[in-house]
This record gives sequence, C-alpha cells and structure tokens, in this order.
Amino acid sequence: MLSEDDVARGLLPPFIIYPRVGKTPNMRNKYGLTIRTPKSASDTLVKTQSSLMPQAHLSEAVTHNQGGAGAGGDIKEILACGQITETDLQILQLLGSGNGGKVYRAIHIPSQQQMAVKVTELGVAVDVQKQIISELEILYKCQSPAIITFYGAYFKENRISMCTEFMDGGSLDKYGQVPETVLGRMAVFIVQGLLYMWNLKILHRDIKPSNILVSTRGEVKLCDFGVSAQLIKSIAETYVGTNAYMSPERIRADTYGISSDVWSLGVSLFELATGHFPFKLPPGQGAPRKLFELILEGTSPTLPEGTFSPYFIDFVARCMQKHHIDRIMPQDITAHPFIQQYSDGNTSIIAAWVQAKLSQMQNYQTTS
Ligand SMILES: Nc1ncnc2c1ncn2[C@@H]1O[C@H](COP(=O)(O)OP(=O)(O)OP(=O)(O)O)[C@@H](O)[C@H]1O
Repeated sequence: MLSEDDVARGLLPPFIIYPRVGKTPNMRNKYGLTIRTPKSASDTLVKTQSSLMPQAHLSEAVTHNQGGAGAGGDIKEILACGQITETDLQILQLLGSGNGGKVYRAIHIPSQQQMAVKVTELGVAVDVQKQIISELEILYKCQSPAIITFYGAYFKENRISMCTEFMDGGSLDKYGQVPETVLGRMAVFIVQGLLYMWNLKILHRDIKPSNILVSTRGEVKLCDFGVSAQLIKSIAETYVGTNAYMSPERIRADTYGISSDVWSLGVSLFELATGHFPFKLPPGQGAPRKLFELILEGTSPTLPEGTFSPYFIDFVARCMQKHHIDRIMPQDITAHPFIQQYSDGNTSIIAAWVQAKLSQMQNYQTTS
C-alpha cells in the first residue's frame, strides 16, 4: 500500500492490468465491438497471438517482426487498449480543444456508439507509448456513475486517441455562473467521483470546470484523471501550460496528495458559484508567475455571505485552506452539511438547468 506522499512523488500504486479474457461478462465487450477480419500479415499475427499474451508483449512481438518503430501504420493496430482502432471511428464534430489536444464527437461504426475522442500529439518513443497504453488500462476498472466511462485508447504514429463516453452537455466551464441549488447537487456527484478514485489510490490532479462534464439527463461526471504517470510526464514535456487550479503545495513543487485535489475542488466550486476565478490579478498583470504569487501569498477569498448558504461558504473555505493539513479530510466530506443538504438525488434539477442553458446558448448562437 502506498502512502499519500508516495503517490505525490509519482509512485503510483501498481497498476492492475485486466486482460480482456479475465473481465467479468458485463464489463467485457459491453458495446458489442467486433474484431475485424485481418487484412495483412501483421493483422493475422495480432489475431492469432492476442488470446495468448498480454497486449504489451504482443506489441513487442509484432514490432520485432516488423523491424521496430519504423514499421509505420501497423503500430496503430498494436498499441491499443480496448478494441477500438481509428478505422472504426467516424469523426463527427470538434467539441473543443485544450492545452493538450483536441476532443471530437465520434461514432464507433461497428457498435453505433457515440463517443468523445481526445487526440493528443505526443512525440514519444514506442516503449513510452506502450507504457502509457498499459497504464491507462486501470481506467477499465473505474466503474462509477460520477466518472466518465473509458472505452479504449490507441496510438497512431505520434498521436494518442483516448475514447470515452460522450456527454451531451459538455464541460461546466462554458456555463458561467451556476445557482447554488444546482451546483450543490452537482457537487455531490463531483465528490462521489473523487472519493471513488481516491479509494483506488488515484488522484485526479487536474480538477477544474473544464474537466467536469454534464448531460441533459442530469448526469455529472469527472474526466481526465491523471492515471498514467508517463502520460502526465510526456504531456508536461511537450506542452507548456499554467494550471491555475493547482494547490499552493503543487505551485511550490512540494509533495502533494489528496488534499491537493480538495484545493482544486474548492477553487472550481468558487468559480462556478460566482462566475469568476477566486484569485484576481489587477488588470495588465496576467502573467502566470504573478497569479501563483497571489495564490501563495494572499489569503484565500471566501464566498460572499448573504448570497450563498453558510454551509456552502464553509465547505469552500475548508477546501481552500492554504495549508493542506487544514483542509477538509476526505472522510469528512460526505458528512459535511453542504453535501448532506444536496444529497437528495434530485438529478432532474440538474437536467432542467443544463437543458435550459444549452437552449439559451443555442439561441444566442443563432441570433448573433
Ligand atoms: N467526454 C466528453 N464529452 C463531451 N465533451 C467533452 C468530453 N471531453 C471533453 N469535452 C469537451 O472538449 C473540451 C476540450 O477538452 P480538453 O480535455 O481537451 O481540454 P480542457 O480540459 O478544456 O483543457 P486542458 O486539456 O488544457 O486541460 C472540454 O472543455 C469539453 O467541453
């Protein structure tokens, strides 16, 4: 068992690789994905050996037969977890783009299942690609109504595509201010998803409104968990970005753990409640270094009294404590009156609000 500090230092718990043959029937091939008829010698090799050896070994065998990393297109057949490959997907629409890639809505042709596909360019060696794919397999184990379902991932050349459940409401960053009665009920799901993953010794590492997805059915789910240490490292080496939701200890590059996710949860809830990021720089001082100085040196702002319930104000304040020891502990989160108050399971309030906001946004787009 690893301690929180071990996790913080990047020593993630040993990943349990779930071979497809060992999955429980309801998890295996849930969407009726089919195995394609092999078209080439390498396809035949994949098919004949796939039931005999784990994916990583299989890739070695095929790479060896193909003469290594230069083998080109065949790599896409090999470096995959799940049964999804590019030819099975029809890209329908660009949903958005972030610092580390683009997200598309796509249809998985054999199953007619709608998916979100996040495509990230990563110039990493084949052995690193293999490690990433292997580390991502833990996501198959994550089965929670508050976590985006993972369908599979594959590398093609220098791009990784990660296929997940599509959420028709998109991410919360585009909704602006969320009323407490809706946000409180959303928070119950966010907390449920976090507690589930923390229990599996997985930190999110990137909680922010754009990683909280909603649907018109009132679902609220977390995406983009940092399960692959190698993927995090490779993205950090490839892309430059500022994570304004990072806790003070992460900004200082100290060790960090679950309480760092708690900080980001508080900052995200503050922003969603008020419609603005809690730490505000004077105009013209937008440099990331200045923002980090403000987070480290200033006092954490609190939600305004009178506008929000005392329970909500207290919950956010307890998440946004500068020192990680002072933050609310994971075991106390569910019992906090703010979470209790909104734990009525009333998803129709969320659904109605998401639907109304989406139609407002659509009207705005068509009239402007
Ligand atoms: N599963 C999904 N279903 C629906 N929309 C999604 C899904 N995943 C991502 N999106 C949309 O795609 C956008 C881009 O996502 P992406 O993860 O690339 O960037 P980000 O989280 O905004 O930023 P960054 O990558 O810098 O952390 C999101 O903001 C969201 O609106």
